[in-house]
Amino acid sequence: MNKTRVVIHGANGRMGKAIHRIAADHPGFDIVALVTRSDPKSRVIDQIPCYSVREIDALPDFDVMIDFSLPEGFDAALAACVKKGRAFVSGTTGLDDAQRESLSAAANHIPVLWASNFSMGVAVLESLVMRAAAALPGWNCDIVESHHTQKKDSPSGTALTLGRAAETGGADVHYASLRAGDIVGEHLVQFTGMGERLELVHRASDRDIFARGALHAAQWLQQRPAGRYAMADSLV
Ligand SMILES: NC(=O)C1=CN([C@@H]2O[C@H](COP(=O)(O)OP(=O)(O)OC[C@H]3O[C@@H](n4cnc5c(N)ncnc54)[C@H](OP(=O)(O)O)[C@@H]3O)[C@@H](O)[C@H]2O)C=CC1
Ligand SMILES: O=C(O)C1=N[C@H](C(=O)O)C[C@H](O)C1
Repeated sequence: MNKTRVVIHGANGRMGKAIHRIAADHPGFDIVALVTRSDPKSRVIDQIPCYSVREIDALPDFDVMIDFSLPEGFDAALAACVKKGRAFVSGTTGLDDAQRESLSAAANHIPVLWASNFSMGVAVLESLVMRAAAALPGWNCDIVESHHTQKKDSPSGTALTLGRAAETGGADVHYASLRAGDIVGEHLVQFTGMGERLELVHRASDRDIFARGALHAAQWLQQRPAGRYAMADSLV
């Protein structure tokens, strides 16, 4: 079996490090480069060459770039994949409208899979939320998301995705965000009627689930034609 040649963009971050650790132990992946924001402290880590974003045009050839950075790093990562004609997987949240549109534009040229949450549970939760919203017209819908204190964007990308699912089902959605300790990621979608309440909750206790999901998506995506894909497409 050919290995999937992966570039990790945002390699110094919590998610970048988790992806690096898991892919390095997996026979199906060959990490060909690590990309960081600032000049790398070392030019080679675990025998993998390191590049700063300024050097992104000099990357060795790869099959898929996996991006978990911040909105300010996202554009350069996507542009590099379009330029090289290579697949792009991204979990970066907090993107603005123009960045979301650039994902769709890029999908005319390369396979693109962006997901606000790479866990299997949230992929299932999204469809449950849509069904519940459609089945409970007139009920209040509130989404409460809780994350670690280092998280920059709010509401979380997942909360916004679940909110869109609820709106598709006909609900008006309100959001609340909590930042506390080292919470990996929790999402409560609460439907409240008169005298009763339905709560749908997902709790992530280990960010390796996101890293494994992103690696699964990368392997799946490299064999696909240009287009815009969702996590759910890779799970069927
Ligand atoms: N979709 C999903 O399943 C998940 C999504 N996320 C999202 O992924 C992103 C990263 O999360 P996390 O790893 O926790 O965050 P971290 O802050 O730990 O890591 C972000 C990394 O991005 C790098 N970065 C920042 N700006 C740039 C830039 N301009 N160019 C290149 N790299 C840059 C930083 O580099 P440096 O270290 O040099 O500053 C940092 O290492 C967030 O948007 C988060 O919301 C997180 C978990 C799961
Ligand atoms: O920043 C995080 O940590 C997470 N971000 C994603 C989001 O914004 O939804 C996914 C997960 O909840 C962890």
